[in-house]
Amino acid sequence: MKHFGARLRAAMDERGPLCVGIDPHPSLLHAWGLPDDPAGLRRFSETAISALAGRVAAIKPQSAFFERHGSAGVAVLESTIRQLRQSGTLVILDIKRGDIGSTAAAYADAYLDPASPLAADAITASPYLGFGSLRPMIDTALASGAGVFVLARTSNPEGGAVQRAVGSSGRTVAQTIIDEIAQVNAGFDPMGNVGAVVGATIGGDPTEPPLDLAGMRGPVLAPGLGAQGARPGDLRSIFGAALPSVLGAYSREILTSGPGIDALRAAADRAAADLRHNL
Ligand SMILES: O=C(O)c1cc(=O)[nH]c(=O)n1[C@@H]1O[C@H](COP(=O)(O)O)[C@@H](O)[C@H]1O
Repeated sequence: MKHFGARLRAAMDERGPLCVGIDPHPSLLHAWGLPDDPAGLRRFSETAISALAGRVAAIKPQSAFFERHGSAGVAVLESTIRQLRQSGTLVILDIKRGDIGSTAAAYADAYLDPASPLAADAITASPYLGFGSLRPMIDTALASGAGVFVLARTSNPEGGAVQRAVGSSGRTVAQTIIDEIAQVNAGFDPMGNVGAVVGATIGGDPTEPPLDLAGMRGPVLAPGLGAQGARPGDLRSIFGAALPSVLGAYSREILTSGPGIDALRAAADRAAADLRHNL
């Protein structure tokens, strides 16, 4: 199998730089006329899959919204991942895991080893136990053609207190994460398998330290568009020369146009066109 960076590059070039999140909030289940139970969850996911599989570069199921329904919810997540992968749509499983190395290896087995029923094309990971603690996830990803998106500068207002802090090297914590990613991706062309998560919401704050993404050679997942207030027009000032590697991510803004298949497709097409225009 081709490596993740190459597969994502091809999908972004063909379908546009859009990732749609499947985030089945209780309020969205309600708005779609579905019960907040595993059956409602399954209908929600299958509707999103019917509307979007094969149409967007990547789909990002948010694991917590499935886990909150217990083992039946995890079964829906497993089938969601399987259906999406069978349709040729890249699955970025949003689990934001991070742990001591020996346990990180178990997360790698669960979500990145192709033999696992929950294996995705890529996962989100938290480096705040130290970037090196993610090594087992990165190694499993590299061995199996999968990817890891590492949280660098998150979209939430609380993220800056940790991620803008300046360490002894004189760089912000976010920048050190990006520099670590650059080392893992060295030699990959056009794009390595380890990406950064940088929130689209961080533009517009003159005190925000600029990020140097030039040498990262990896994809940048940019959530925070739509419901959290960021717009594609905000991306240029944040990402500059790294814009061609940015994968814009929307969840609620697109999902609120459901449950109609045509309306979901129209919302995704509009978002993809807007991102193409601005990236
Ligand atoms: O890793 C993520 O996907 C993520 C990182 C981040 O910094 N901010 C962020 O919002 N996310 C996720 O992206 C999705 C955003 O959802 P909406 O705000 O509904 O578009 C949620 O599933 C979040 O968990």
